[in-house]
Amino acid sequence: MRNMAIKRVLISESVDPCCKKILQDNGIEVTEKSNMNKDELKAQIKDFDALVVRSATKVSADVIENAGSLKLIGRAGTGVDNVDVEAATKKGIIVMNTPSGNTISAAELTCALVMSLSRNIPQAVMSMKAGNWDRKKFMGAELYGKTLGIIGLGRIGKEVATRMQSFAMRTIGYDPITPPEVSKSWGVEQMSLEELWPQCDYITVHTPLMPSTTGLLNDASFAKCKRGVKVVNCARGGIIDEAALLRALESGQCGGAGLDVFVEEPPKDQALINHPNVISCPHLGASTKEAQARCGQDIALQIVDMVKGKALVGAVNAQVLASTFTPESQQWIRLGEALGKLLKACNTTKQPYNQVHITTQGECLKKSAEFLSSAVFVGLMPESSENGPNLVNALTLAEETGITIKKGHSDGNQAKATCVLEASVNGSVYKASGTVQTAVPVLLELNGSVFRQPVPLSGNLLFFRAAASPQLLPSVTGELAAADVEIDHFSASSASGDDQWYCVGVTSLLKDLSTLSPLVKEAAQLTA
Ligand SMILES: NC(=O)c1ccc[n+]([C@@H]2O[C@H](COP(=O)([O-])OP(=O)(O)OC[C@H]3O[C@@H](n4cnc5c(N)ncnc54)[C@H](O)[C@@H]3O)[C@@H](O)[C@H]2O)c1
Ligand SMILES: O=C(O)[C@H](O)COP(=O)(O)O
Repeated sequence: MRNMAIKRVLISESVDPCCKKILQDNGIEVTEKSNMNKDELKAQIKDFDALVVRSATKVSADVIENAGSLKLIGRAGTGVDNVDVEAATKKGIIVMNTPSGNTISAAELTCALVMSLSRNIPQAVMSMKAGNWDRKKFMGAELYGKTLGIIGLGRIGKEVATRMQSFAMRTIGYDPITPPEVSKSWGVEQMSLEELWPQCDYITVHTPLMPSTTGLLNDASFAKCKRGVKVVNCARGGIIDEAALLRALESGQCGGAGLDVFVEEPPKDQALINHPNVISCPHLGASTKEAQARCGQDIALQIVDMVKGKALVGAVNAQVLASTFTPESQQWIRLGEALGKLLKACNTTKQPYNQVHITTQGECLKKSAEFLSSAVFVGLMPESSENGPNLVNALTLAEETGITIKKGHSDGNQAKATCVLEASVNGSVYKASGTVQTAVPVLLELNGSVFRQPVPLSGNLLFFRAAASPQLLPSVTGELAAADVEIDHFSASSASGDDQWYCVGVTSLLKDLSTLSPLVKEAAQLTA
């Protein structure tokens, strides 16, 4: 991928020192500034190519608006809910996380909270520190034979399940995506939430926070649970509705809660924290030396690999980019961009295209329609000074303008892999098709004119449509010479009807295309 030079990185939180060291060892300048407020971040972010955060830095749309030419937001951890991913995508900024670095630590804290809830350990500790020796007050209950409901059977949910099974807990769960046979293979029986609620002695949640999981445990679901059910939230504040939890604790419907995360962090309202049956931590799930070392190392190595063009790992908003890290795909991306630029230059209607159709042909492009479409729009969309359009935001920007986009693959028995781009505005249709030959993107056809020799799409190119005539070339070359423009190469197409398209490789672009030649009916120029 081009334009991915990351020279300066801002780390805005306490991230393991190995992150800074790996980046610096790879020639990247690193600035560490913890505890910046929003205004400070907004003022400084424009000076950096990448920002590395944990969960405390709120990278909201207004911060991103000030991001200058920021190219990447790296999350040394799992949740990216502190980053406005949509705003970052529109701005062409990659958002990347390290989803497995802290899985074990979050799972272990969850298990610790379940165990602490079963034996009132934190309350007993506090009581002893206050000078008491109260053996009756802290009567517990064994985990042996009890049922643990796990909502969200992803990385952490799975690790929690296998650990709690060693206490002979029965593990049941719910996840709309993890297949039941997969969770069954690690001992979790899946069922609907309606079936799950009444069976659980303990419930733990391990989903992202999103509309479908916000308030998953609420007044209605607590009412369906066993009286005295104990709950744990080491995922995100708000998955268990905090007000409903307090009501359930007060009524005894909920027998205890272990909370690592809160809707507001740190929480201003202390009502839950002060409840005697609540044990809590200040978002410590990932706070182990091992998890921090893994996340710090992972995010630094992912950034370095991306800069070196080796791989794109962990990008949450730029899946299309991940498939572009091979030398072969690079050339196809260049082709897509050049075809997009060519049709942008051909459009003299002064109105943007309202329909664009991208078709790939040939076996080797079977799975390439997505990234080729993004590449086409990088070339086709108007250029903006900051970050774009690029492969992260081009399709989003195009969709926003209301262009109807069709992507497809036609298998046929095509010997040659080609990309065909067709764009229309107010009934005028422009079409270009190209391929990659010996690692060079080339144009095969423009608006019905098939070039006798494929035209290499690189450098300054002048295209024009005219009727074949002996006067045409002298007239055009004369105009070019008058404008001090030299010719590198010339390509003609096979005649189709009266007019045909020609292409001239030139040393520089013309200032004014209208002076080209009275014989030229249409012209376009670009730098590919
Ligand atoms: N407390 C901490 O410090 C800490 C540390 C790491 C991760 N986390 C958080 O833990 C959560 C889980 O992390 P993970 O790495 O296991 O994520 P994951 O993506 O591996 O797993 C999440 C699972 O939730 C499932 N899911 C989605 N919607 C659901 C729904 N409506 N009902 C039930 N399941 C649903 C998904 O299918 C997926 O299997 C995330 O919110 C993450 O941010 C917190
Ligand atoms: O999503 C995560 O990775 C955890 O919530 C950890 O967040 P932290 O890196 O701020 O501790």
